[in-house]
Amino acid sequence: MIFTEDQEVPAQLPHIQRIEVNQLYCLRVQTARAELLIAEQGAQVLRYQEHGQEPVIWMSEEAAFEAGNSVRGGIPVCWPWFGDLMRNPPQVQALHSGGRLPAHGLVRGIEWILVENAIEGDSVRLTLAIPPTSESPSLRHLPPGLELRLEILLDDRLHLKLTTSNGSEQHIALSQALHSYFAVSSIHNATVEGLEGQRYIETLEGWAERQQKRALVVSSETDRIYLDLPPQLAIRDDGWNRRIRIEASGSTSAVVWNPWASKARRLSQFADDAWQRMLCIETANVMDDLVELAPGEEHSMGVALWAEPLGGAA
Ligand SMILES: O=P(O)(O)OC[C@H]1O[C@@H](O)[C@H](O)[C@@H](O)[C@@H]1O
Repeated sequence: MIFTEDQEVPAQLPHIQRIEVNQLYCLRVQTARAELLIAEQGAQVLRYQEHGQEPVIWMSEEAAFEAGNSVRGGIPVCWPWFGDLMRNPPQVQALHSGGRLPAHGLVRGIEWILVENAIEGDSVRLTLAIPPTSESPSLRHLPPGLELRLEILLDDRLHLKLTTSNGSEQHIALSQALHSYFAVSSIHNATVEGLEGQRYIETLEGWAERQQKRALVVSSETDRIYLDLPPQLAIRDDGWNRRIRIEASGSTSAVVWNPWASKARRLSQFADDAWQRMLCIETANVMDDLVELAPGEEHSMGVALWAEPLGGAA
């Protein structure tokens, strides 16, 4: 059962409540361990925080929570292309002959439909899906029968699984990302582990290919696409004495982004100094890690997120 905002929620956990945050309807999940907030617009996770701990996911202090606009922070879903469509492989571009072509695809600013909610012991499962492509003005240029759903499972971790089903009659190529904004005590205290030795595309220097030598310390504007990655990445945060674990499936690429000081001033819903408190590591299917689906096929890309105190194995 989902409680509404004007109903009193029972003391017993877990429970789910549907609330309004400015212009957006959101699902607020409370378990004995954590709180999770998801906007129905974009199926965007807005908050994930264990009680008594710092948030795992960052949300902008200037977030607007407006209908039609992606919220700055949380975990926006980028689909069926990531970033600028014209920077995507030709197969991905080929699918999009008409309509608006906004950065990061078509589903961040539309209403998704809640198709499943279940409390199973201490954990909660929610599934949201995009409306049928033929019924949504923003999606009507996509092949009819193409479906997308996001399954969200909250137990002692947060698990997201983004599944594309090709119920259309044509071959599909797409790129996508779970554009996770992580909260850090200070960007100056954060190190990204797991990228060592991997190749990446440096989008800020003519999209040149480079190789990461050691663990990444972000010390200037950073906008990179890492390729051929192992499933496990982590953010080591010495200020908050924790490591955020990021475990991907169905993905071997990730985008690492921090706008730093100068670009921060040009971003919407973003305080001038907010770059110091966030770091995006976006579980992705981009560049040659794109998704190709024949009619009837489906693909899932997932990520599990959790934080651990430092001191465990790196
Ligand atoms: O402002 P948006 O559309 O949410 O995009 C934010 C950033 O998203 C990142 O994923 C991109 O790599 C950046 O280039 C981009 O600036």
